[in-house]
Amino acid sequence: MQGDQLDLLAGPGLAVELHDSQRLLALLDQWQANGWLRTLDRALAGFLYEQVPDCPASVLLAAALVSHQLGHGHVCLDLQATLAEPDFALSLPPEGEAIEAALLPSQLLAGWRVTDWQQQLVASAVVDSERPEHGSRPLVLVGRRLYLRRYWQYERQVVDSLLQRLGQPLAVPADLPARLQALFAGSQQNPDWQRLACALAARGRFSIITGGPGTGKTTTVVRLLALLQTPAVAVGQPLRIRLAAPTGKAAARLTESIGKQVGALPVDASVSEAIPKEVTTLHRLLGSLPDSRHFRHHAGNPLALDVLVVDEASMIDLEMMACVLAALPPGARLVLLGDKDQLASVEAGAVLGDLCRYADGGWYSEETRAWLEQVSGQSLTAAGLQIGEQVTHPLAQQTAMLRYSHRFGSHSGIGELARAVNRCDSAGARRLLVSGGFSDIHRQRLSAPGDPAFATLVLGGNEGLPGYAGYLQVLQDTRPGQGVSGADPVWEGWARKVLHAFDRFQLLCAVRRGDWGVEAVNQRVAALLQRRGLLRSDQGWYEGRPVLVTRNDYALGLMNGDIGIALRIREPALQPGEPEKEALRVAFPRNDGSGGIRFVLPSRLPEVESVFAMTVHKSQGSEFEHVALVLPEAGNPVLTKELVYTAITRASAHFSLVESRDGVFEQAVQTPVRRISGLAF
Ligand SMILES: Nc1ncnc2c1ncn2[C@@H]1O[C@H](COP(=O)(O)OP(=O)(O)OP(=O)(O)O)[C@@H](O)[C@H]1O
Repeated sequence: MQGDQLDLLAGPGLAVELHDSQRLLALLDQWQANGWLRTLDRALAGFLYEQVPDCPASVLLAAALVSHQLGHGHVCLDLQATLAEPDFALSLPPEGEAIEAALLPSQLLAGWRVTDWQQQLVASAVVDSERPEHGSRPLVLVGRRLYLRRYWQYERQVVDSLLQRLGQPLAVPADLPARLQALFAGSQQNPDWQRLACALAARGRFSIITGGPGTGKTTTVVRLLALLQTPAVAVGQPLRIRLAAPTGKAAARLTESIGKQVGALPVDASVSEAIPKEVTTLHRLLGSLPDSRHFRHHAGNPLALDVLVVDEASMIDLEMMACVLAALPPGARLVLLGDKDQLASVEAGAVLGDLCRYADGGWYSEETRAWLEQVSGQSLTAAGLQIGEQVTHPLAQQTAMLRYSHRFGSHSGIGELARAVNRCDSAGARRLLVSGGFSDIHRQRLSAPGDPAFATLVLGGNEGLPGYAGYLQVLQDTRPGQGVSGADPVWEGWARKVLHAFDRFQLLCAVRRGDWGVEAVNQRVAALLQRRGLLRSDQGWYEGRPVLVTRNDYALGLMNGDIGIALRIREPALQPGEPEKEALRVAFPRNDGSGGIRFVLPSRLPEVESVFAMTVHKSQGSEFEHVALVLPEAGNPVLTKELVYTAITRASAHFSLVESRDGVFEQAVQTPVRRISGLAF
């Protein structure tokens, strides 16, 4: 399109950058320099301009913004939402930091109409809008959603694959009611959602079991595996079952709880022995290839399994979901477990949240409902469910939401607080925090970063709550003696104890920057522990430094999210006769259920950061005895109710809210996350 035509479309009063590509690129340069855009986002617009010099400025802008949105977890750019509230939709300026000199998205896009933007995209040589499956242009426009082609493809693959699986129900044994009754005999719940979830999963190649913390997702899936494996073992053809989770930490947690649950199953040893106890990461399951986003297993080389269970599914991003589905043999079953209300993955896509859109209301068809009542022997009449149809709600027919927390019932402040936050009930949540009615939830008001109350909280001991002094005390008190050889397993035992003690407390921050961001809090805590004589140093590598791995390293077997602690150990001599040496090594749990420890040379570690504080995002899949959520002083686009809910539900025994300004908590709780995608069933 020519410049004069664009002027007509753009209309008077619009920012000149919207119809002058050079000016637009200069503005994108400025946004990049401010840290508002990634190099990648700006480079995409530059690349398209080089390839297609008459590409309209509005299309270049859209390309940079699609890429920017991916960095914020959105699979696509929603043109309408972007124009309705540009700064909010684009989370710009990031973390609320306005820079006066820069033109804001709201100023750039003021007066611009969605139909004009769409029209220019449709006419562009870099966008496919008609039958995109036959095209190869880098951008794809579907209605008002603009995608990078690769993400559009992932979304299509996920939708097509799920619809295919949902369209192929499986036969269930005639005696399913009796089998369910035997497995769920002791239940006091009516309806017992665990039993219903198990029944639904038994009849399909795809199913979802969602629920908050302690609602029994693991319990249910272990019984489901027993249900499926019993007849298979009886005919001498046990099912090949694999268990996986998105991170090593989540896999280690599930390995621990699965082991306990399988042991308590009311089934023959031959069946429980045929249920795996080890949980792997999705990356390991699919077979990561070095320096590649492809996996060893894919549609052409599918996984050798009959049943795949993936836990902590809220952390699965769209690309990973597409890869898992591609590698799954057509006849296999996939069961996703997770809490749909948690924060989504850091990568693009909120797959579980999108797939569970109808989970609260049930939306079962008359047929599904009648079938569930028949096989479970329970009535759903009083369950307050919505009525759906197979055609309009195909996925809902294979989704069950567990609604009763066995760990955090009404006696639990953590449970009540999490539920209030989930309902966006900020006043109710505040009442719970200030009432003093629950001994497991706490609130700490701080006047300034140097407030002594913060030091007390961090060190621990406040009302008997764990803090960081605990693991450092264990480090000192249980250190192996001078004479212990480097080959002695006592060093591993010591590291295990220190790591275990570190898991008792974790500070979680909502943001990275500012006085209450991860970076500053990490430095302040290290300095505090050093001043109190608990650490020898707070700079570089020092004994007691806890670190978080921020990038997968397959050679070392370390995954993004793994936590290790630097310890001074004695190393076995390399050659017989040589003296043993003391060395600083970072101890990591092996995450394979063995309880083993891996000691790594600090200089060999990939990207790591101190982890006295971590972002709530990074804490997903982990659990700590005492969690303290530190809120920043000002409202911020990343503060959402999902973030607060995720932080609260990381706590197994105590939760503390740390705040320095009124209203920030309330604002967060009243702001549900919106992730843009086209994944809808
Ligand atoms: N039907 C039940 N009756 C009694 N106790 C139960 C029942 N279901 C689960 N529990 C107990 O509740 C606790 C939590 O169960 P489980 O670990 O299965 O939940 P989850 O949803 O997987 O939890 P998480 O939040 O850790 O993912 C366990 O101690 C389990 O034994």
